[in-house]
Amino acid sequence: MTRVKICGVTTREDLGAVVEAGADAIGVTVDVPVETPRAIDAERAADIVSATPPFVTTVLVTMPDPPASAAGVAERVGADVVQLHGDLPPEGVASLSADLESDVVVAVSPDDAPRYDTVADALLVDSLDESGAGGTGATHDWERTRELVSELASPVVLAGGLTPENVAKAVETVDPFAVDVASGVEGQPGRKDPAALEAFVRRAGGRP
Ligand SMILES: O=C(O)c1ccccc1NCC(=O)[C@H](O)[C@H](O)COP(=O)(O)O
Repeated sequence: MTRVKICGVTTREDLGAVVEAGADAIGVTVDVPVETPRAIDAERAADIVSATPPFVTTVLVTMPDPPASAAGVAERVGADVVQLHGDLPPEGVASLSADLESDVVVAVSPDDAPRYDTVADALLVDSLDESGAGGTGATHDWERTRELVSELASPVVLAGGLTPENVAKAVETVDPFAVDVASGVEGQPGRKDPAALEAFVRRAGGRP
């Protein structure tokens, strides 16, 4: 069964819709040096994390600069998992991973994924921009990501341009450990659409 993470939750109301839809994990985006409607401050993120019910995993999505600042943000937000974006080299991710108490997911492009295998607890293979940020709404070559799933030891999370319309095909093609979506389930920038959430989770699980 492919797990589902819904990223970029900005309000408690959207958290409720995400949980109601049956997602396995929620992401809150804090301390990212890019323009995005999904960025919130650490206090709001901590409030959303604390309101998340048991058995739903919470993920802090961040681009720490300097890298050592990740520990402070992680402590303030209190999420179960830290998802790192940016231009950290593999050894930098490994070092942060050792320092952080939570599990670590690192966001990588398909081309970079092999260099990052096993330096973190999972790889999020995404269509990143030039700064390493996600939320681009762009898909990439799923056949290539399918090869990565077969070749790499790390669990692979598929992200980038997923929507309720394409997620079933994406899961069938890639067979990832999990799928992740941000912009593809929004009704307006930074706000989730309950019907899109429900359809995304259902179709990611192979139901029509
Ligand atoms: O969502 C953002 O705007 C964002 C900005 C900076 C760093 C990471 C960001 N999102 C991380 C995610 O995990 C997204 O869900 C992932 O990149 C997929 O986004 P999308 O293509 O919009 O589904």
